[in-house]
Amino acid sequence: MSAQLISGKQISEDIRGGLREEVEQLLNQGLTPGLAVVLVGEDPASQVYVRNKEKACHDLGFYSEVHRLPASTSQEDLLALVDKLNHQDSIHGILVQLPLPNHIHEKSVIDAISVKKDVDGFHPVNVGNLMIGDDSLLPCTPAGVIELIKRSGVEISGKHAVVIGRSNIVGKPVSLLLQRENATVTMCHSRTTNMKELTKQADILVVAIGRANFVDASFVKPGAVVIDVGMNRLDNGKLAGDVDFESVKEISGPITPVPGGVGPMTITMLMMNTVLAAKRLKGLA
Ligand SMILES: Nc1nc(=O)c2c([nH]1)NC[C@@H]1CN(c3ccc(C(=O)N[C@@H](CCC(=O)O)C(=O)O)cc3)C=[N+]21
Repeated sequence: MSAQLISGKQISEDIRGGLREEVEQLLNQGLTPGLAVVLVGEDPASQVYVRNKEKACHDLGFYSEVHRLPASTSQEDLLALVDKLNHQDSIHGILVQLPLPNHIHEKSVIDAISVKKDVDGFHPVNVGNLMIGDDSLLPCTPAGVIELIKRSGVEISGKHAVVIGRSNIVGKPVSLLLQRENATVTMCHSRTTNMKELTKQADILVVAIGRANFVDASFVKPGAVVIDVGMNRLDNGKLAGDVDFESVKEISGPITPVPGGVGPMTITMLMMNTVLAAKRLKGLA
């Protein structure tokens, strides 16, 4: 038996089709959504993601700026650029690609991004708003995970969701969003002692631990939905998720692949956030 594949690529295309129409209407109203991406240094993985973001902006008719700065850029210069983008009317979303070089204090940079232009949803005010269930710009990967589950036809309400990983960018926010959707949520992490006992109870299993092929079939309840947030670059250059897809798909319910699962959805949610931020900044939403 083989499980239903949840295609992030296909779902992304569907959502982007709708977004394209919305952007066309905004263009007619004189509003061009604008996204600025800032990349410090030459991390090859980051370069791939930044290129994918640039392409998505182009496809949707956004205005986009990519600022590629040398790894030696000072924190002061980076903060000056963020400040300039905060005040630039053509820019509605600002994304500073993480991780930053060690000599730059990440939190100082995130804190400096205008809350209204924080399309990553990483600013503490947006994080706090997510926590208390207020309207905010949602972090892209967690928002994409929820969208993938919903669009695969799975009801979240009342289900037991187990999240592996507790990072600020995925594990914690995705847990909050699942809870907001009325799931009962269990969080596991590297120090959890009885992990399989917990994951085998999951109706929905979200894996974001950052270890290639960490979850095999022995972690999974038959029929469970499995969402793989892992992006591990192997020595052979291939991209591997945190889930051993070949073994797990024999027992799971709907499951996301890597690549072609959560990754494209992250970029789609970034595009959605940029449209939302642009509308809000112009008083249209
Ligand atoms: N401030 C910030 N915001 C981010 O959202 C952010 C970041 N920093 N730093 C790095 C991570 C990683 N990330 C990805 C986005 C898309 C794909 C993606 O499109 N993946 C494709 C394939 C990519 C490939 O082949 O390498 C896929 O999974 O199908 C992957 C990873 C965003 N991140």
